[in-house]
Amino acid sequence: MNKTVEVLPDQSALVARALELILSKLETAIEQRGRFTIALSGGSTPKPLYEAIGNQKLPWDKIHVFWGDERYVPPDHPDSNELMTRRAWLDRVDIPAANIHPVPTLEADPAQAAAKYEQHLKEFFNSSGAEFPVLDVILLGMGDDAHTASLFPHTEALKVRDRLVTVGNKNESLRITFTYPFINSARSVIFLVAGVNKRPALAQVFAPVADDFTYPSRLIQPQGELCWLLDAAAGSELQT
Ligand SMILES: O=C(O)[C@H](O)[C@@H](O)[C@H](O)[C@H](O)COP(=O)(O)O
Repeated sequence: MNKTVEVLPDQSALVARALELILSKLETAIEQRGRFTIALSGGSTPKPLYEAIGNQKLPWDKIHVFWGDERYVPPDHPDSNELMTRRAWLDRVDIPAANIHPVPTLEADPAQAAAKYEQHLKEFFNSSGAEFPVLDVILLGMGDDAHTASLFPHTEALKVRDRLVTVGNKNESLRITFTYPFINSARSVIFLVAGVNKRPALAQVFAPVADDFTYPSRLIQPQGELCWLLDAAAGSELQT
């Protein structure tokens, strides 16, 4: 694993750096493999990044967008990560509809939805065996409880290691989430973390010893690149 930590002066610098990093990986992926695959996170931090990506002139037909987690609500629900992303970015560019791979959230049973998304990922990446598909970039946020994607502290989702996608839960609200081993199969994982409220969780995630199930972002140890992008409010005093 190649781990880097960058502390940027403020949120706009954080977004600019994240954009630069993603565009560089996009260019390399398209040069080397003819396409770029990215899984997005929800929450508030990445929204200005999605707006910035939507302002770019890119080969949209070569770009495929997935979500690393989703709230288990209809795609027109105000809490939907897909809705936030479409409004901030996808509805503003001519990306083919077939290149947008939303999490199914209208199944009666969330476990069926997780299995359906997993099957879609396997078919898209043409991976049937034990090997996990490899996305070019998985973008993650981190909650102030050190959760990431929808892998919340002390939940069953943290124990799932043999699947790509599972059901997560934040208290009673159900989620669909990539599992941490699937996240760890990505070529690059980029964390975007901003705000002073994230400091205590970051200190635990970066501590030499702490409980992974209490601080789930510690489980993200990809074989490829791990890039932590922090604003100064979150990361200026972090011992890395
Ligand atoms: O669906 C979600 O909410 C996200 O995927 C979640 O993991 C988010 O990244 C963190 O909660 C940080 O959220 P903020 O960026 O709003 O702090």
